[in-house]
Amino acid sequence: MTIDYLKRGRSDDDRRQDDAQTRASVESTLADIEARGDVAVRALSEKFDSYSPENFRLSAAEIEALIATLTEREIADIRFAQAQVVKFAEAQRASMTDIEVETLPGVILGHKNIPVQSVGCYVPGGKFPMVASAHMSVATAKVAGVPRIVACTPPFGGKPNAGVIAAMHFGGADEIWVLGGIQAIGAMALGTETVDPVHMLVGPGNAFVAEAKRQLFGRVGIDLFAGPTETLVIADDTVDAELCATDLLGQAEHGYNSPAVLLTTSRRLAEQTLAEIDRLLDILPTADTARKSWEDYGEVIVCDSHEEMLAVADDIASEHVQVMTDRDDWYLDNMTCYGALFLGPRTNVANGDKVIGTNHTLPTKKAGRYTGGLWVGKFLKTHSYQRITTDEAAARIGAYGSRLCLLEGFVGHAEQCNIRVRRYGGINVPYGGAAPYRDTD
Ligand SMILES: NC(=O)c1ccc[n+]([C@@H]2O[C@H](COP(=O)([O-])OP(=O)(O)OC[C@H]3O[C@@H](n4cnc5c(N)ncnc54)[C@H](O)[C@@H]3O)[C@@H](O)[C@H]2O)c1
Ligand SMILES: [Zn+2]
Repeated sequence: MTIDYLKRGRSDDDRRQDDAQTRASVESTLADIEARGDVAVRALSEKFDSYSPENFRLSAAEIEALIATLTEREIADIRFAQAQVVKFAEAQRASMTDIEVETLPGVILGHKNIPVQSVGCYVPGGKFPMVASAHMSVATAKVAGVPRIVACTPPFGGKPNAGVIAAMHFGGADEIWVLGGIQAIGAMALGTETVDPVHMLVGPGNAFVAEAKRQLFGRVGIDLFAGPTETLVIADDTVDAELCATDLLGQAEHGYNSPAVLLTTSRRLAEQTLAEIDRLLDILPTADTARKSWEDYGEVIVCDSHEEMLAVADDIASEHVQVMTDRDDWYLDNMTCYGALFLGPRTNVANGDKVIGTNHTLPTKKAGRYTGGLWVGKFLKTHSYQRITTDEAAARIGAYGSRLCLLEGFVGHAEQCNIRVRRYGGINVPYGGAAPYRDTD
């Protein structure tokens, strides 16, 4: 296997050190919110966002006034994107069914999908007001049937962003709060004098937001670890450097720490893409952040074969994977670790981010090894139940249960079975003893 790095990003050690710093600062901030409630939340909002309104929660009149500042075209565009997200989420919801089966005569097992009863949706807005993130969390929670949907987003340019607030409102948010970062996540999960705590936190955000959710997991549920954006482009000679460079920088612009990686079998494409990135960084208006991400986290990797690219791609487990090769469906069939796939040169990650209908809240930092992205199923809890409908089944399962409990030394458990074997089977089992084995078993 020959894998050649034409450009490397920050070392794993450096990345771990960044994580440790974030971890410590999030931990002390959450403790402050837990101790001081609203006072801490206000102080943090002042400190990080220079924002301290009378109420952080928007009233119905404030929401209406903000939406009135949008043009008809803007509203139609927001509604179009939201309709695509809802359409796909409804199809996914329909794929999840409640089941009830008879596994043995008289033994009925089932499961039910129940919506999480309250969720806190975080919509990022530090660098860019991420209108689309509101469709992904709020509108999807609505499709799942979540009865209480709380939405938080930081102020943008000193005030709530009309596009984000409109998307939250159209999506079905029950409460909209203009709060960002750790203070939003902490308030929603821990509760304060004014914020009722939620059962689960969802949505993407910067390293502080993602880490705050991670630390609160257990106290509340979380959707997944969805931190700073990552993108991986897998390309061969079928595409050109302009397309690859555009797709890498398009996602590197998210922040100062967004890894963008080109994986290719073509050394020529790799070299041309490096040159093309330099050219585009001179004309891209958001080059400030894109350049920083590219310098610190950008990578260009040349492999010998598609099999090698597949192995490297699964190891990176990038959030977004754009595949532009002579065998895109081969990657769909064979890749196992990633957030979402973007197949072929006609689509791209920005479509997925903003409009096409798949959810853009996706796993980062290799979380694609154990989870996919946010989807309607994350808002549903699958609960099992059981029922025994005949005396014969109660005695039969109970006898196995009695013996298996005692195999583990659980005498009290065994009695839960034995009492049923006696009552429904008419079999004499001594207290604390094992139910007898029968030929019919
Ligand atoms: N994984 C995904 O699915 C996905 C999707 C969309 C966006 N994203 C990511 O979301 C992120 C959005 O980041 P953003 O910063 O623009 O918006 P954000 O809303 O996530 O964070 C802004 C908040 O961060 C807080 N903050 C800023 N500096 C801080 C500090 N030093 N200490 C503590 N808190 C601080 C502030 O309170 C501010 O309100 C980007 O990294 C983007 O890549 C990820
Ligand atoms: Zn993006």
